[in-house]
Parts: sequence; C-alpha cells; structure tokens
Amino acid sequence: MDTVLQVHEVSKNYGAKKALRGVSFQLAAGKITGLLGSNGSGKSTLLKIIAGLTYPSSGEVTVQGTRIGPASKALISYMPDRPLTEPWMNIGDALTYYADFYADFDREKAERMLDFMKLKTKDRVKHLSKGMNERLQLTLVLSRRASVYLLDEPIGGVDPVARTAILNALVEFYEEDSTLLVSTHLVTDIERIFDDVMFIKDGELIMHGEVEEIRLQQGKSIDELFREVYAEC
Ligand SMILES: Nc1ncnc2c1ncn2[C@@H]1O[C@H](COP(=O)(O)OP(=O)(O)OP(=O)(O)O)[C@@H](O)[C@H]1O
Repeated sequence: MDTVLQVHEVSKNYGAKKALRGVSFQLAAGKITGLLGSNGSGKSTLLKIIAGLTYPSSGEVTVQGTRIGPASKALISYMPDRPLTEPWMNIGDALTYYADFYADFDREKAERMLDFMKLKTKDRVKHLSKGMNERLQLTLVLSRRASVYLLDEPIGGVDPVARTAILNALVEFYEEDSTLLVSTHLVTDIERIFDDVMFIKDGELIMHGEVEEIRLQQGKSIDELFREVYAEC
C-alpha cells in the first residue's frame, strides 16, 4: 500500500478539553474513507489539522511525505463545514474566485460537475437552497487537482433527495488516484460510497477497517454498528 496520508499520534487540546487523543492511521490512494463519529467526537478538529488550519498539540501529519505546512496546501483540497463562497457571488464568480486562488483548479471539470448537478453559472449564491449550496461547495473542492480531499459533513442539513445527488456526484467525480476522507454523523445514506471507515469517539480512533470486512466480522451494517457504538452519546 502506497501511503498518501499519514497521521501519527495526533492529540489536540483546547484548554482542558482533549479533542483528539493519540490518533494514528494511514490512508492510501484510490479509496473513499468515512470518518464517522457523533457530534463533538473530534472529526472537524482532525480534518482542520490535516488541512493545516490548526496545529496539533502533539503528533505529526504528513501528506506524500511532506509535513503539514505551506508546501502541503497544494496537495490537499478541503471542504469545511461552512461555505467557501460569499453571498454576493453568482456561481460563475465563485469558480473564478477559486481559480484565482488555486493554480490547480480545473475549470472544465467544474463546469462538467455543475452540469451534472444542474447548477448554472448565473445562479446567485444567496438564492441557492442548502442542498444546492452543498453541491456548489463540492464542485469547488473536487475540481482542484489534489492528492487528498477532505470533506467535512458534505451532506449535513440537506434533504434525502439532495443527499443522493451529492453522493452520486462524489462517486462520479472522485479521482481514483486520490484519497478522499469524508466526515459525517449521518451514516444511513452515505455508507454505500465508503471503501473504508474509521470510528472516532471522544477524540479516540476506536475502529478503522474495510467496510466489507467490518460487515462480515460484525454481522451488521456500518449504520447498525454506528448506532450501537454511539448509543449513549
Ligand atoms: N476552537 C475550539 N475551542 C474549544 N473547544 C473546541 C474548539 N473546537 C472544537 N472544540 C471542542 O472539541 C471537541 C471536538 O469538536 P469537533 O468540532 O472536532 O467535533 P466534531 O466531531 O466535528 O463535531 P460535529 O459533528 O458537531 O461538528 C468538542 O468537544 C468541541 O466542543
């Protein structure tokens, strides 16, 4: 397995709060991995550390052997749980803004994605529904040529129809030679797109494996397992 992303003994404290405790894992190219956990389990903190937006209190993260820092920014495309766009923009402006910011932005791919998701460049960002807005954010993030894509709750707060559209787009436009890490606590609909899953609970990684293997070993779906593990959360 050629490791693309390596997270080694990463901990993060916010004052007395231990948001992450000694998290270690490796991800290879060609897989979609689900980072699953209930609210407050540490998912966003972990993604922010990998994206270089916050420092770990201890431990180390590397992407293709490069430590997280200015040089790793070109290797990682990150979709935060808040929009990357401004309300005054139309979708065309959002694409231009992103293309100006990132030299690796593939406008042609972005336009194909917009088409697939029935978005028009003239549509105004402030008039988009939550589901449409998530589709736009996904378009921006997946249209960069990166090694690692990090998506923080890409289907948070959207209805089931929009969820399906977003997940279909993810599967359709995911580049096979990259690594995709998707955080969520909404396991029901999204389980089908994952090759691997990680369970994070109270800042600790408590399980990491192939979906098929976990299903066989545990004799239940990832969704059922998730409900069991987080029952008391
Ligand atoms: N900037 C911060 N200052 C203090 N505490 C924080 C900060 N960011 C996160 N935390 C705390 O760290 C813990 C992990 O938060 P995090 O946002 O990483 O969890 P999460 O799994 O992404 O949750 P959610 O699904 O609700 O977004 C929580 O207890 C949260 O309150």
